[in-house]
Amino acid sequence: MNDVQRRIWLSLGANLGDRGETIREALRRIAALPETDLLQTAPFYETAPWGKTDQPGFINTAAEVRTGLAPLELLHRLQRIERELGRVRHEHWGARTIDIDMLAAEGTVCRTGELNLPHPYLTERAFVLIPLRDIAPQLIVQGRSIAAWCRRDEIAGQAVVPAPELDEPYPLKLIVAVDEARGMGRNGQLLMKLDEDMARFRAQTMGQTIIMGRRTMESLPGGRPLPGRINVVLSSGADVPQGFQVCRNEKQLWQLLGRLRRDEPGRGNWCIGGAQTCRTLWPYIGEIRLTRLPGEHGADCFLPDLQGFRLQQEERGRACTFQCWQRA
Ligand SMILES: Nc1ncnc2c1ncn2[C@@H]1O[C@H](COP(=O)(O)OP(=O)(O)OP(=O)(O)O)[C@@H](O)[C@H]1O
Ligand SMILES: Nc1nc2c(c(=O)[nH]1)N=C(CO)CN2
Repeated sequence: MNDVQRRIWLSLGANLGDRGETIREALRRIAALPETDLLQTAPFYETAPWGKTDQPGFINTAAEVRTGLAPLELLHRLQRIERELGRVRHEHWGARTIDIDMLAAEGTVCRTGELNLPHPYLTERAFVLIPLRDIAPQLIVQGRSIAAWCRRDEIAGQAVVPAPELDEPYPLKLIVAVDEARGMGRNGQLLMKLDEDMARFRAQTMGQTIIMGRRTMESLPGGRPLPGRINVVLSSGADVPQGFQVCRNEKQLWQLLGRLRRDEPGRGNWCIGGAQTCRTLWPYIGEIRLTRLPGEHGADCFLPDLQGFRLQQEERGRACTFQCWQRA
């Protein structure tokens, strides 16, 4: 244990495999480290390979943590995350599933070789500086602010563009009603239809994006999209009527949501079921709006247990209870 809490800035990069997802997973694992809070993450950027240029393009981002871990201990923890996520060291500056570098640590200068802080190449690399500027423009390194380092021509000339993928660790919210057995539905239909619950669902999701599986799509009134919302169906094979946008896999979903968010940054992404789609998207869900229905109703599909989420708010309705859970 160490009582000193320090802010430390990190750079993350990936150019093999599902780059965006690997970085999101790395951020989730960093957030779960002991004595460590993930304070900020930068948007994701698509960046041309630097140094060794004959390799695939990278996704890069930056993050700020506050940690009680000593810098070297944090380095070892980050290296373990790299290994767990399939990082195999091949060649210097070569392709990798994930690379996590420590850029700078508050009040710390360190030149041991095993750990050099501030990172020696920090000021030369646009793929590090541009994301870092989003979260720490005033941070001073080698006598200049990150914002000032970014203004130099060598940096402005390197290809770094916002990545058309979602960059939050938990980009989705979930809205569902469950009975006392955590049942969600039976024969592809809701267990109960309560006016107060319908009204809430409508108010929460109006003007936003709703994401559903095939069976949920088919259960909508008339099999038609819900009005006033962007209706997205995640299904590898289903025929999808007009008015729905279809994503055949998760990668297409992230690309679509990334495009939608660039057009309108504030729009929320709501998973609305069913159970299979919930399970697929569970690792990306940060908030759950849960309606608790009275009784048990012989459901044939269930919500996963809420381990890892914390109850934030609860409100009693006439016949049901409305809860808001957030990832702890
Ligand atoms: N600030 C730092 N962050 C991460 N690793 C560091 C740092 N300073 C020194 N190292 C050391 O660098 C070594 C090589 O790291 P890595 O394989 O990630 O290099 P690289 O990504 O190919 O090159 P670069 O370090 O230029 O990004 C690690 O064994 C680690 O001990
Ligand atoms: N664009 C980009 N280029 C790189 C990167 C990286 O993360 N992004 N990492 C490297 C290894 O340190 C070498 N080159």
